[in-house]
Amino acid sequence: MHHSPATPVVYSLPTVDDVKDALAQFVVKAQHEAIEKKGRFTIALSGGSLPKMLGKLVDAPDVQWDRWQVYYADERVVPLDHEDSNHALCKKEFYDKVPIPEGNIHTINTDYLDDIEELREAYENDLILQFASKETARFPIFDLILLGMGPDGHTCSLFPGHELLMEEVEWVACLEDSPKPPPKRITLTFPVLNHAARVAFVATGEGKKEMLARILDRPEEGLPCSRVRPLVGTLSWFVDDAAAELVAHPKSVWS
Ligand SMILES: O=C(O)[C@H](O)[C@@H](O)[C@H](O)[C@H](O)COP(=O)(O)O
Repeated sequence: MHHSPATPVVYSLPTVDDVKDALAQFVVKAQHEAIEKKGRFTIALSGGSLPKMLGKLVDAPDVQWDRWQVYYADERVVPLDHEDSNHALCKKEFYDKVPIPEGNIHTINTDYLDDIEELREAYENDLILQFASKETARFPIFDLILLGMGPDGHTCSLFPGHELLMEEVEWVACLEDSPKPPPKRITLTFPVLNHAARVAFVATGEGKKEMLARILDRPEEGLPCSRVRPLVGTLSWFVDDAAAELVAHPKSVWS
């Protein structure tokens, strides 16, 4: 069957609080659908403001936390309690408030902080265990990947003009030259993002309005966020009206 890549569905909500509510509803629905089909929910989280945006999930009803398998869309190669660690941020803002079993939270292996290629491979192997072998599943199919939009249009650790935009084989890539510190990171690659069942971006605030309009209305510029186009899965944007002010792309009503 031939599929054309997903068109972004943009939900613009009046306030950040409304975005948090909608996002919580979306995530709960996604976990129900995933658990019903496969008995588990695979999700990848990002850093930045994203962990805080999950706040309304804490009290959401019917979340089967023990079925969650949590990965990172990208992570900085630093100790897990380091101030730059996305894991540390997610722990503070999210895991400390919900009963996800510790073993279901897939961190980088910090034994390999001095060997980024080993660390990359170990993270990829963790994914291979979860999603069956790399041979049978050409790319893992995450139930949900949650992403942020950087001020330069980057997402994960996929930066404008970087050679990793061309990566077509690996599931997880590493880089030591991130233009935004810290320089050493690992990241999911575009093929993994684009094989997910659902990808959702979250972007709020007036500071994002120019970049959001470029990403949604001028995809031909090829900025990293515009290159996220799931082949079979869905692509949603949860934004507030302040961020969406300049966007011409049609908005959908969240209900
Ligand atoms: O590693 C990074 O470079 C940042 O974590 C970055 O990816 C962040 O997620 C975006 O810049 C969005 O940031 P906000 O969500 O805070 O707007």
